[in-house]
Amino acid sequence: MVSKKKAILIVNLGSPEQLTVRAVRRFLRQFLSDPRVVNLPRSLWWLILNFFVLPFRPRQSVKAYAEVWTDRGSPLIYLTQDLIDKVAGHFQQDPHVSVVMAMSYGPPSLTSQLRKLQKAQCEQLTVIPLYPQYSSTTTASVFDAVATELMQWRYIPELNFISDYHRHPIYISAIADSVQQAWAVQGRGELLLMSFHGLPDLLTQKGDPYYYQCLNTAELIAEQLNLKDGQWRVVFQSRFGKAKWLQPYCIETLKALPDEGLKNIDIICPGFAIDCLETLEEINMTNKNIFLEAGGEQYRYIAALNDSDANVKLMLDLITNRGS
Ligand SMILES: C=CC1=C(C)c2cc3[nH]c(cc4nc(cc5[nH]c(cc1n2)c(C)c5CCC(=O)O)C(CCC(=O)O)=C4C)c(C)c3C=C
Ligand SMILES: [Fe+2]
Ligand SMILES: [Fe+2]
Repeated sequence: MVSKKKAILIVNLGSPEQLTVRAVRRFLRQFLSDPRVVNLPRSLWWLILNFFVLPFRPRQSVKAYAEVWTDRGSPLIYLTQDLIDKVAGHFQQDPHVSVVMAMSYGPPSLTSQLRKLQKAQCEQLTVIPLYPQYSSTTTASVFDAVATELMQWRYIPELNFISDYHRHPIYISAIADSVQQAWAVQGRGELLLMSFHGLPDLLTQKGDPYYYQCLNTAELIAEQLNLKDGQWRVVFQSRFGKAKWLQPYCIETLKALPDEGLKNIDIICPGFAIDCLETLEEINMTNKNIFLEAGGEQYRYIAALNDSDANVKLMLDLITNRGS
């Protein structure tokens, strides 16, 4: 029997193409114009975006990107590529399987990558958004882009869409192991802070399960690490705009911890499969300084899973078993 032509499309958020204000503006325009990301009425948001956000934010963001940019470009892109190369390595002997990277915003776009797969006559497509916790702002926007493209195809391949893997045993163990390894090498703080990307509060009320999935992930990690109450906490970072977002806010917690006597902490970001601006700059630079200025003494960021063997194993399980 001849096996089907399979493609695995691993999707991340994306980054600006270059380290320039122009490129950051182009990226933010595409990202923040997605109605899944900002839910305000379109005409109102168009005015805010074009008159209050895009004239200013890119200048501020480019400085943050400059802190993490390397010869290989944006960490989010090259670290995602490194993971994909390793996953692809496991299918090297199989000419029927291709593993491809795509970004929701910026290159390589979902549309261009899907068109390549269409040309290659792909018969089975697995889409893995690199978001362990489902959110309408991220996972659903990947789905929208895939569906919009497939609507134009005459032949629709068999489709697997991984909606989330927030309590997948390999994912939970991988994070817990990474914490244990970090503790073994650099010592252990008094508190493990688990920071997830924030979200407007209203989305949870409207049925977005992200908040509950974050809490669930955090509880499972704490359980695997045998942490007692008081030894771990969940916070939400990267608030954007003035609306109420998920709480407690990461920054407010970091400012308060030293006064509570917690001056030596470890911090992980389990919602980020790949290190990026939000972990490398916001968490490991800006927020670290906020904690130290508030009287904190030790602050250790524990890296995302990136292209670790454990993350490759997780991807392979999502591909073969569709998670659990
Ligand atoms: C309305 C604003 C935003 C929502 C909602 C949002 C949700 C959300 N984002 C991620 C993951 C990432 N976000 C990243 C950057 C980033 N996020 C926002 C805004 C919202 N995010 C902005 C404006 C930016 C750009 C940078 C900046 O100007 O601050 C990134 C990093 C991108 C990179 O290039 O490294 C990631 C990853 C999740 C998981 C999420 C909802 C759960
Ligand atoms: Fe974001
Ligand atoms: Fe940020």
